[in-house]
Amino acid sequence: MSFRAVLIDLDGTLVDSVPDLARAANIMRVEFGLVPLREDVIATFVGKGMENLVHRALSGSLDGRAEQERFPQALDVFRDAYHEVNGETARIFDGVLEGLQAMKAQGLRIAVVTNKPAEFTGPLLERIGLRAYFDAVVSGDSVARKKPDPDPVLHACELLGVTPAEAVVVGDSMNDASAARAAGCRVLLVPYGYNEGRDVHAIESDGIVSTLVDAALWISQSQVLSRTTVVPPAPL
Ligand SMILES: O=C(O)COP(=O)(O)O
Ligand SMILES: [Mg+2]
Repeated sequence: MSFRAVLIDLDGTLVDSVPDLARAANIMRVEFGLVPLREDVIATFVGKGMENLVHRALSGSLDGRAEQERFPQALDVFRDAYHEVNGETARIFDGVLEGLQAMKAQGLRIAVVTNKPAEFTGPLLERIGLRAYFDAVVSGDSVARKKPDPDPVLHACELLGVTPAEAVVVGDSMNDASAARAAGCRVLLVPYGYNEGRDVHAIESDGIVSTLVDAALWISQSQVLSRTTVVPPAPL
């Protein structure tokens, strides 16, 4: 089997977006009379989409839920604040540009598959200068269910015209790994992202890659292996 596509997570894999997310979450907390939370605490709240981030940031805990009557207003405040700051202090992780270039050079098609809502994904990719690398973008509200459900991964495969077996997911969390596995894709994880405060080494995957450069290398080496192991000996 040779790979034809890479499906890459956004927050925590391509971009360190926590400084902006934390600013928006803290603007919301202050509006509700709460003290701001540390960035590293808010980092653990990222991964299951905007609504979950707002629930977690307002309650101050990973499993917490905002009070029902407060939630719609909190979501509005967060959304407005994040529109203001999205992309302002976010930065591209080391190795991302080189990794994307190496993937392109291998002829791979590349998609972003993120739980971030589309209203923020497009502007962030544009502002940070990454949009041109991608053949498709699937956001948290592009399909009915987000990662860890397989839907966004399957949708990205469809948009790129590849089968799940021809695609490698690269992400930073169990949401990426579970979505990839449920869709039937291989999955590589980076150790520098968020993963809701847990160690990525504890998640079942096809490998931990230190950067996207290593992900590109893993894919090119797998192609060589598949060619050398699959090609039958020439007839006599
Ligand atoms: O919006 C989130 O919760 C995180 O998005 P991600 O899927 O790009 O990590
Ligand atoms: Mg992520």
